Amino acid sequence: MELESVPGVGAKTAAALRELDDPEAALRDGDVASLARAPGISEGRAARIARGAIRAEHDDPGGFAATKRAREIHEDALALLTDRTVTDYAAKRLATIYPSGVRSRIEEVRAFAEAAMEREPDAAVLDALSAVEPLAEPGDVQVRDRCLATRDAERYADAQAAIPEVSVEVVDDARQLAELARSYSTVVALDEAFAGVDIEGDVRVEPDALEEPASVVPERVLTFFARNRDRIRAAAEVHRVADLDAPCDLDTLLSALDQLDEDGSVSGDEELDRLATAVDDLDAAVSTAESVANDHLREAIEEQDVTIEGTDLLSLVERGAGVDSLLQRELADEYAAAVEKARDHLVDALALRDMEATARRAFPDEPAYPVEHSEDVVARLREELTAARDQRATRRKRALADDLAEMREDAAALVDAALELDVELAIARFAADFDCTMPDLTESEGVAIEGGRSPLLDVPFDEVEPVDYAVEGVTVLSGVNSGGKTSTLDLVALVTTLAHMGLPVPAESARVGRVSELHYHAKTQGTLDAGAFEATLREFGGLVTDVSADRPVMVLVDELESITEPGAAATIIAGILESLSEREATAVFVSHLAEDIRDAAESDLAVDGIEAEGLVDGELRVNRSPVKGKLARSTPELIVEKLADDGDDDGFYGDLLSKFE
Ligand SMILES: Nc1ncnc2c1ncn2[C@@H]1O[C@H](COP(=O)(O)OP(=O)(O)OP(=O)(O)O)[C@@H](O)[C@H]1O
Repeated sequence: MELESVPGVGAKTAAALRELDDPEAALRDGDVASLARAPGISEGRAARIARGAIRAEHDDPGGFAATKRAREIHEDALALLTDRTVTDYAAKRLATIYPSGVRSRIEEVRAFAEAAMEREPDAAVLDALSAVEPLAEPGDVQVRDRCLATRDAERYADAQAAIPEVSVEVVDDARQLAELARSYSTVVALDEAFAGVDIEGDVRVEPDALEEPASVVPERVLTFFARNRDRIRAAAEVHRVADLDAPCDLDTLLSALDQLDEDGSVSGDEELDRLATAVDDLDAAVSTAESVANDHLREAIEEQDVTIEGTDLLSLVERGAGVDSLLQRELADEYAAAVEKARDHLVDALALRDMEATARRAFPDEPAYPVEHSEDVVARLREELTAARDQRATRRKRALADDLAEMREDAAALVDAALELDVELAIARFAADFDCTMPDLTESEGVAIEGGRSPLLDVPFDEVEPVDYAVEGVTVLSGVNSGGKTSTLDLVALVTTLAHMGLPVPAESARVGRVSELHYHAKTQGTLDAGAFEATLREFGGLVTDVSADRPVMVLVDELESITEPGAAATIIAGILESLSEREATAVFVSHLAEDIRDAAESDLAVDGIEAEGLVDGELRVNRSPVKGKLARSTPELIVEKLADDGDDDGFYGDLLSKFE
């Protein structure tokens, strides 16, 4: 599929989509999550692009919902589904399901919806879904303890592009390379020419490093997983509670994730923790070790009677010797013991192992009071510990990154499957909540609904009375005030729209003839002025002329008479209905002027009626299912009849009633 051939995809969007691994597959599958991973493409936009791609694939000219009210019904239908999603993703993904007049597209969604309806919406699964989100790309990672080095200007540019996370340095010779090794824990030389050069520090010669960026910056994989850790864990939980087949071994994936900290560092490695703590605690441990030694020495001196012969004292004074010499002479053993205590403390406090020898040298043998550490040795110890810590961290990072890199695709598949489950569960819940069935989608015209209950009514769903209604060709729907004429049109429109989306419909059973367009005109509020009236007539004129056998339409119109005066309205409606009938369209026109329309028509027009079964306590008792071929009596007629029946007049109401006949 040519990316630019998709409606709504220009050169810029196509370039963004090309950043994806397989943009064609994402478009083909309507995979909003993958499309939204392209830079600068939001989920809403991804859904629009996916819809465009689906239309292109099915050669769908679009335009099914041909009027404002038809589009509102589609939006309402969609809202019934998106209200039942847990994730934002699933709501966006459902937005790729649109009413289409093309059978192949409808069949595609029907297959998906039929499988979805088999799903059991379980509270634990819905709960687990709440933390699932599409995987995110982490922001830029900067790694400062490593650098790449090359002698070649062209490689320098390649390296910057391939591994932007680290700095790239140009070096002329081994000496400059050695200088870099003093500033960075690890230097990766990209030129073969440096092979065999002996330089102190962690200097590697890896001419293939640019092909395997993860070996230089394992952080790339680690930050990806760290950023997405909770989402992947949640997706794994969804698989567990929903008993879904996972694309990889979940325990292996989860235990690898457990070794990862939120910031992408490796956790749970005792040796690394030991070294990191030693670096952090070094200064404090040195100072405590000094105190330990000095306390010991002070106590020892305090308890000691130092006897010094006069000649010795003189000789010391003459030489200008200080108390150190005295210590050396008289308290050598105590000093040695104090220093030993300091050394032991340092080694123990920092849990040192292979650096013990260096640590011990931090307190010199030469006696001095107070005991003081050697700055140089402590600095060296710090360097050694830091290098050991960084090397250990890098080794662990590489090992974990290697493990995780292999699971990256599986993790993405795991999250996608969990999100897809949310889409399926929304359909399953919609079907269950509104007692839906899959409609028959036929090539013959008309609609036949049995036990249809519209979830769009203003009464709670369990109070909605089921409606049976079948229409073939064109018909006028008459009925008492508030009998449910508009609601019946809404039900027909909703069932037709859902059926063309490939979704189940809220009815015991339904047959829907495939159409290319749904024209639903809601009741206009009040009479139109001449200009608006002309525009409405033109709209119907255009519609009537456009209808053809290869572009079948369904037309639903609510009280068109409200646009003009009753006499003219009946004539106009009759004319439109006759033209639609000649063109084999399916149409239902709700009207209070059914009788006048029938009189104005030159051919026989079908009239159905929503009848009142009578007045009970002043309230109409209505049979919500239109009766075929029956012009319903109006509400005023029913009231006059009731008054005539009461018989407390001089025959006035009886006379009035006879005028209705
Ligand atoms: N199938 C149904 N089950 C339960 N209540 C319904 C049903 N159909 C309609 N109603 C109730 O009747 C009310 C009036 O319905 P609706 O507006 O469809 O009647 P109408 O015949 O179009 O009225 P009007 O003649 O005033 O245009 C609805 O708001 C709803 O409360």
